[in-house]
Amino acid sequence: MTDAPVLEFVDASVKRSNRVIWSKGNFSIPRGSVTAIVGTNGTGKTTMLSAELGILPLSSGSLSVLGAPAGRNNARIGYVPQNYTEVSESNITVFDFVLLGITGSRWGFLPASATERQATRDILDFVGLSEQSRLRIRELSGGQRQRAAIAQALVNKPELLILDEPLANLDITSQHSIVSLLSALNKDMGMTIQVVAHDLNVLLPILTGAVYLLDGHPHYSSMDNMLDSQLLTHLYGTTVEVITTPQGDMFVTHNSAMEPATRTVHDEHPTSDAAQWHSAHSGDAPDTPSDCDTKED
Ligand SMILES: Nc1ncnc2c1ncn2[C@@H]1O[C@H](COP(=O)(O)OP(=O)(O)OP(=O)(O)O)[C@@H](O)[C@H]1O
Repeated sequence: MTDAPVLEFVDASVKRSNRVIWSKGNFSIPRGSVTAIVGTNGTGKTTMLSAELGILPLSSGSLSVLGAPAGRNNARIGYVPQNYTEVSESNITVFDFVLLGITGSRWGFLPASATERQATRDILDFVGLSEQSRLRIRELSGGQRQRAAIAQALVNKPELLILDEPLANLDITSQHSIVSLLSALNKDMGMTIQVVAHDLNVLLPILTGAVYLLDGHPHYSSMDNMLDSQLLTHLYGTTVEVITTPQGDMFVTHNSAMEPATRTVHDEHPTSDAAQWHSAHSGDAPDTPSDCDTKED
């Protein structure tokens, strides 16, 4: 274990189909942290995960993951893609699905060892799916499927766990139970966690910081600075308030009563607005990412 950052972005930019998705990422994520990646639809959250896994090369700058260029240390990363279990082979049993986390990257047929099968049982126990291990994935509830997907990512004992919208389409109870699971992984095992999320509230108790994709640039804020009404309002393009209860719990909320009659749509903000945020949060000069064509794949 070192204190070196788990992720380090230096002047990092990515393009897709020759269009800049985000640029000038300059931040690092500390080991042992729980970080949300937030931004409105299409701002490049999933793209950021692809860059971290080395699937999508940067168009400029550098990105170091667990001390090496992105892609080199993927064996030390657990990755839970968005809607993964929805598209996974529905007939596979929960046990075999989780075991795939170990055997899935092997060439040819090689039966799992007793140690690998035990590791699978242990992780199923940890995520609370021991009793469901012989069921088919399709027989699980949405929350249980998400646990199975997390178990598959955990079975190799990663140092960094990356999840793309793990709380989407889950009811509030299932969301809280996934958050408790992430909390245990972080607190009891020291795992570094990065999670793409649209709703911050349910994650707030465990977050240590957030990466905001704002105006085409990623900005990192530690927990102390991340809950800023003005920043969140700018990010989401709608009035957002940060509320602190008498017990000290914080949550963010949309306040339509404070909404101006006409609001500037996100990313069509005045230059002065962008300049204020860029100077306050990154020291960057304002810049627009959409300086290339807009052709999609
Ligand atoms: N394979 C691809 N080829 C070209 N452009 C792509 C590709 N995948 C995504 N994009 C574009 O990149 C941009 C960022 O997409 P991305 O999926 O990273 O956004 P996101 O912030 O995760 O969005 P959401 O919140 O909707 O999941 C979008 O404009 C999208 O159309």
